[in-house]
Amino acid sequence: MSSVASGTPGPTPQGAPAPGPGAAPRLELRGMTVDFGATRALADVSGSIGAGEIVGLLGHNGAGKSTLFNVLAGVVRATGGSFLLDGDEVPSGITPRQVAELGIAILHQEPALASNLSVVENLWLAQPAQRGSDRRALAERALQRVGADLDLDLPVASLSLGQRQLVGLARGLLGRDMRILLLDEPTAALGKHETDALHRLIRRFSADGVTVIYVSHRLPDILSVCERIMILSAGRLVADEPARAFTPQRLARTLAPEMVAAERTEGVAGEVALEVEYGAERLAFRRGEVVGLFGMAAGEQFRLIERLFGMHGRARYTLLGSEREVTGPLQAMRNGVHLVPADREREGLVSGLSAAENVFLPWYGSGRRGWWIDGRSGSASYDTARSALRIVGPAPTEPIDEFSGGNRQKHLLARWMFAERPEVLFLAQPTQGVDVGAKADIARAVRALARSGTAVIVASAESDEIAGLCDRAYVLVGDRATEIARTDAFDEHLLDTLLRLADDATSLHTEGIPS
Ligand SMILES: Nc1ncnc2c1ncn2[C@@H]1O[C@H](COP(=O)(O)OP(=O)(O)OP(=O)(O)O)[C@@H](O)[C@H]1O
Repeated sequence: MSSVASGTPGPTPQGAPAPGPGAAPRLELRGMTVDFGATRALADVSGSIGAGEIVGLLGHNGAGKSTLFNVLAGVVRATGGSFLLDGDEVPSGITPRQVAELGIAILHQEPALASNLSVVENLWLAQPAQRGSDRRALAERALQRVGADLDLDLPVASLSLGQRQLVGLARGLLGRDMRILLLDEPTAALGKHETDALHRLIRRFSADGVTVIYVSHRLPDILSVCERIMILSAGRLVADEPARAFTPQRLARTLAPEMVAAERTEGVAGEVALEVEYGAERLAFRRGEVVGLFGMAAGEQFRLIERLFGMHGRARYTLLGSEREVTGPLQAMRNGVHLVPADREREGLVSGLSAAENVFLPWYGSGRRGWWIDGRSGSASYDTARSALRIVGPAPTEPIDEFSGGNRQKHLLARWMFAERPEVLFLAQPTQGVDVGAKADIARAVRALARSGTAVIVASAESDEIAGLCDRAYVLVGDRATEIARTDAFDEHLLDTLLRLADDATSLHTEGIPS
């Protein structure tokens, strides 16, 4: 078997050639095994994927999906086994740059771009030097292939997340053939429009012969574009079936068989914990309730909770009957108001510190708890949080980096839910980017916290997330808020109201503008 590390395929921007009859699979995994110390992250995974196939790769948090991507991307070296690309074995010490030259591209949720540099500068960042005119022409061609009509000289900081992802993708296409595209939760922070555009692009790549492996916890996304589904569980490949064999329900059950739909006990609303003016409305949140704030992607609901947490200067509200003015997050925390941000990978977790330290970090200097926090009481609350959220992974004293993505996210929830019991807890998209089992774990923990007397407020742009967690909701568009009660058609009712309010807002803005 020949090695392909030195034999980089020639640049053919039209995509990989169609395989001939009897051709080797595009990707073949042979007994792939990865150990991190005592943790076996991948256990003897074998399988093959053809050119142009779109495969959904699913599994619980910690199942091994990122580890598999990291091996294919040259970031992690397998402990055992190997993989072959179009029949050629890829040497185990291959570097990320060599992997890119072989035509394996990876798209992360937030591509690593230099935001102060232009589109073209980012495309050529860390690539071998080329003459000026070629660089622009190749950059333009790569952007065309991903359907991004962008000015090459725009600073990347001015682009939307969807556009930044396309730049990240185009970078993998500069003058070379893409053979495999790995998608790592690409739509977790995208709106519907950008998600649909990305899915169209994936189908086009597939028609050109590019093999796509798609990791997402959004099961409807997976079922709408993938032809085949592979499921990892505790590092083993446990299912490999055509996507048409699954309905969303069957897929959810296969992924988390132990999970009966998270039982959503009714909240028992107590005294009003928080009252706030919103436009002409007064929104009230009671102890024991879980209330949704629903709106557009990156909409008002997120700005409102950030404002109330003191992140945008002064904010006023009534907390447990008394008027308060907060000027910053530390003061909000002292009042017992906590916030879990949506971007849990980037905001707040400190690489290199232990899992337990990450949970207690903001409390060290808060004045509510002091230096003694990591003594006996600290570890007791860590244990409570770990079991309430069903966190799995290494010991609490190990670095947070050694936990899987979903279990890292749970640590950030633990910080704001359990290190101190909040009076008011704001959660931004708390179940985004975690698997169905973890969604149920989070829902259970949120309900338990509400039962203990906290007013929980969930801001989201996903109606099913609100419907899965909340007792009632407010739909926010512009400065208008409409309250929606929980009914059997809660989910649809939320969406209909959002569309109606958004339509009203658009017609208000366009009134008087000549067509
Ligand atoms: N650098 C590391 N050091 C030690 N253990 C690790 C490391 N990276 C991952 N692991 C462990 O390997 C296992 C698989 O993790 P991996 O990140 O591949 O899961 P995943 O399926 O991508 O999960 P998620 O959906 O939560 O991102 C987990 O038990 C995790 O704790």
